[in-house]
Amino acid sequence: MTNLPKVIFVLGLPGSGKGTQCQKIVQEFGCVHLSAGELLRIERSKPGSQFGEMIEKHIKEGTIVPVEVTCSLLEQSMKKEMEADKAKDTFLIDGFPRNKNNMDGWQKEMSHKTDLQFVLIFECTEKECVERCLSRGEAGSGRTDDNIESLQKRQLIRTHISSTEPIIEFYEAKGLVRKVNGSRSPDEVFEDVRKIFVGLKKK
Ligand SMILES: Nc1ncnc2c1ncn2[C@@H]1O[C@H](COP(=O)(O)OP(=O)(O)OP(=O)(O)O)[C@@H](O)[C@H]1O
Ligand SMILES: Nc1ccn([C@@H]2O[C@H](COP(=O)(O)O)[C@@H](O)[C@H]2O)c(=O)n1
Ligand SMILES: [Mg+2]
Repeated sequence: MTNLPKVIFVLGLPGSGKGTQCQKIVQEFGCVHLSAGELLRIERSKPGSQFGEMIEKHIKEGTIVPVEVTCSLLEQSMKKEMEADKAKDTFLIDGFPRNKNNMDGWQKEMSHKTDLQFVLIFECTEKECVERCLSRGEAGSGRTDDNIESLQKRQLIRTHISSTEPIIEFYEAKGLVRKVNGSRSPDEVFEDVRKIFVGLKKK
């Protein structure tokens, strides 16, 4: 048993449903959802942010922002949430760690300050993920990367797989990976997610 804040990494291709499922987890289990991509988008839009331009370039190109920036945004957000409400001790960290630089930075700065529970991965086909991101853009997400140019530039799936696969293997070797089939309706996906989180609460 430890009093450190609990962390669950949530991974999966862009459009695999991480944000959608995290919202459902928050509603039912009261965790705090922190999306690395969303924190970067907020930081990018802050007037006068020294990182704004750099972040926007990475987002448009689909490349990964250096971990010092992302990790510090995650740590600040966790602190803020816990200061506001001590009961908020379980964090869903969505879209992180995305590559070795992310993982090494987290290991160095945050692994000793947090208690990693498991890594939740949504599996979904490339075709479905791209279609979902495009529909999200058409529905007015306002995201500068929900368009075919960015999705192609991002080399979306291939880059994602090649940079994230070693991370998944690392956590798999520790027995921490929980995979869920994300190619079903949101409610069907959540039925499986629920089983995993019920287990967490019983720990
Ligand atoms: N199971 C599902 N079936 C159909 N559509 C879905 C499903 N889950 C999510 N969506 C829709 O697909 C789009 C992408 O979902 P979401 O934003 O949750 O993905 P994400 O993994 O967070 O993506 P990103 O990494 O790009 O932020 C949204 O418009 C969402 O409403
Ligand atoms: N760990 C991360 C996560 C995201 N980014 C950048 O944000 C973009 C959008 O991310 P989503 O998870 O919301 O799809 C992503 O393409 C990256 O440019 C990052 O740098 N590091
Ligand atoms: Mg998301």
